[in-house]
Amino acid sequence: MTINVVVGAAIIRDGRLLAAQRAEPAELAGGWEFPGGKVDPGETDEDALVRECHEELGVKVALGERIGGDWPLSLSGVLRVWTAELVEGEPQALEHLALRWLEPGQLYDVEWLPGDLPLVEEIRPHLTA
Ligand SMILES: Nc1nc2c([nH]c(=O)n2[C@H]2C[C@H](O)[C@@H](COP(=O)(O)OP(=O)(O)OP(=O)(O)O)O2)c(=O)[nH]1
Repeated sequence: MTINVVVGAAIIRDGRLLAAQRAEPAELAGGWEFPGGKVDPGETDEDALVRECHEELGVKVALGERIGGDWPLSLSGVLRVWTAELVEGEPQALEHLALRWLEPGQLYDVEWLPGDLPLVEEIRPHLTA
């Protein structure tokens, strides 16, 4: 069975985490996630994540450390997440419904996609680091 790898960026600035609200597909629309997407054949995870952040947000990011290992997504997918910082540009919701910068006390103010929820607590220490 092919494992679909989805990469996500926990973009942090000034102690806040960027959350992005999905626009599609219908069953996921409205849910909040880490910007990112599927890794293309022949592409490294890191290259895919930098590419997706540019496509989705119009920014250049520098990746930091990986958060945990493979986080299970429904059926045959895994989510791999890295911390990231903005190097160039201001994030725009080019493919999302909305963007929000969440302070530590607001981390659960958005409805995260189910697969992302366990990651939120792992990211918290990085907001104050
Ligand atoms: N980008 C992203 N996708 C996530 C997260 N959590 C989660 O369950 N997913 C799911 C939603 C989608 O089913 C899948 C990612 O697909 P995607 O549509 O973002 O990928 P993509 O940009 O490469 O799009 P496409 O080529 O398939 O149209 O992973 C997350 O935090 N970030």
